[in-house]
Amino acid sequence: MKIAVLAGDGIGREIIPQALKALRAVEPRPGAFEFREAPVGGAGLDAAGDALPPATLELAQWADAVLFGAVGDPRYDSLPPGQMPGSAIRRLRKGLNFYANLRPVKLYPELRDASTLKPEVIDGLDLLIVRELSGDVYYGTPRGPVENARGEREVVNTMRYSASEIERIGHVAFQAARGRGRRVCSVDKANVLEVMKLWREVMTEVGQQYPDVQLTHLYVDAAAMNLMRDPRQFDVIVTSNLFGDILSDQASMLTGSIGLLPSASFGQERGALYEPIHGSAPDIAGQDRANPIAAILSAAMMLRHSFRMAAEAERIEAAVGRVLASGIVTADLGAVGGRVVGTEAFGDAVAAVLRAG
Ligand SMILES: NC(=O)c1ccc[n+]([C@@H]2O[C@H](COP(=O)([O-])OP(=O)(O)OC[C@H]3O[C@@H](n4cnc5c(N)ncnc54)[C@H](O)[C@@H]3O)[C@@H](O)[C@H]2O)c1
Ligand SMILES: CC(C)[C@H](C(=O)O)[C@@H](O)C(=O)O
Ligand SMILES: [Mg+2]
Repeated sequence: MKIAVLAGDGIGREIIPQALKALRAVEPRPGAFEFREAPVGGAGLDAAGDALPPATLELAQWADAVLFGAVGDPRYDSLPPGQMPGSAIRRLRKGLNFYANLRPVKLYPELRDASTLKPEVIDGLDLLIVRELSGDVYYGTPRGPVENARGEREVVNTMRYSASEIERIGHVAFQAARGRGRRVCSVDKANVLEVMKLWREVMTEVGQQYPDVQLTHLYVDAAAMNLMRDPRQFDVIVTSNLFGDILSDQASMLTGSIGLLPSASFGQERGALYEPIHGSAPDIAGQDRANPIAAILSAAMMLRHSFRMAAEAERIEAAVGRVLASGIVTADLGAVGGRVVGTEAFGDAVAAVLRAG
């Protein structure tokens, strides 16, 4: 099982070692996991003058699965977006042809008091955001500065989707719904944007191929409101690249912290990428304060989806719950009370539960 480990920048370098500890604790036999590391993001710029050095992309292509931390480094904030550390993840997803991103939003019962919502509206929360990952304003052309008749600065980005791009992410969502609650809510902005009108049309067509799955539609503004009002109405949310980015950060707070949500990205070809939804958190980087749960759960998703190790994945997910149940939390979850520990200590606690059986 070949695993490319791209820890990246900031807290990426603190949380990924905790995920590796959990993986080593469930490794079926020594050497079953072959980990290889490479720099990415600001670390890539430092090492090779490129946020995504060619050797890092090659390593990711070699691997069966990529475990990714986070990229983003304030030292490089003055670079154009296409060269910033954060560009690495955009280029990596494209380089690997990954168009689907699953972001499960599940509440650990132990964290019901950490949610921004009242326990009675979030108990049992379990939804899945299926985010399209290869289109939209992230990649649409034309992009960049354009002529302006008055000599002002003017810049464009292009929201762009083809029917086939919408169709394939639609199938991912409907198939995922079949393994869950058989409900898909497609989130768009079809009342304003032509691209999103196409999105709704194609989702409706795909939905007709899944008569056993209920399809509803919401505009993104109303979806954001409903996530705050009554999140348990959702089973699978399928949405575009930009809306999925925003809604998933918002949804993370329903579970208590952005430090909790993992994700899996894949396409039609082999390989997959697993990463927390959060970034490099420069405000807390290097302080042993980051929550490693999103990274640890991303490793669990990797075992389940890339290596058919569902039992081990469940063990990791349960071990996180056991540690939380014992009253150990990281600083971002301090609202639930309990003993606040650092990133390392939390990772050690999860590994200890796993090794104990
Ligand atoms: N996939 C990625 O690599 C990724 C994702 C998002 C942002 N970024 C990049 O990260 C940098 C910082 O961006 P940002 O501040 O907008 O978003 P961020 O997700 O890094 O941080 C937002 C807030 O959440 C907190 N936070 C994030 N993860 C946490 C964790 N595991 N535990 C505890 N607290 C956590 C941070 O301290 C911060 O206050 C930027 O360069 C951005 O481009 C990268
Ligand atoms: C860093 C950035 C490019 C990335 C995105 O917008 O996709 C991040 O916010 C995410 O959610 O994975
Ligand atoms: Mg994001």
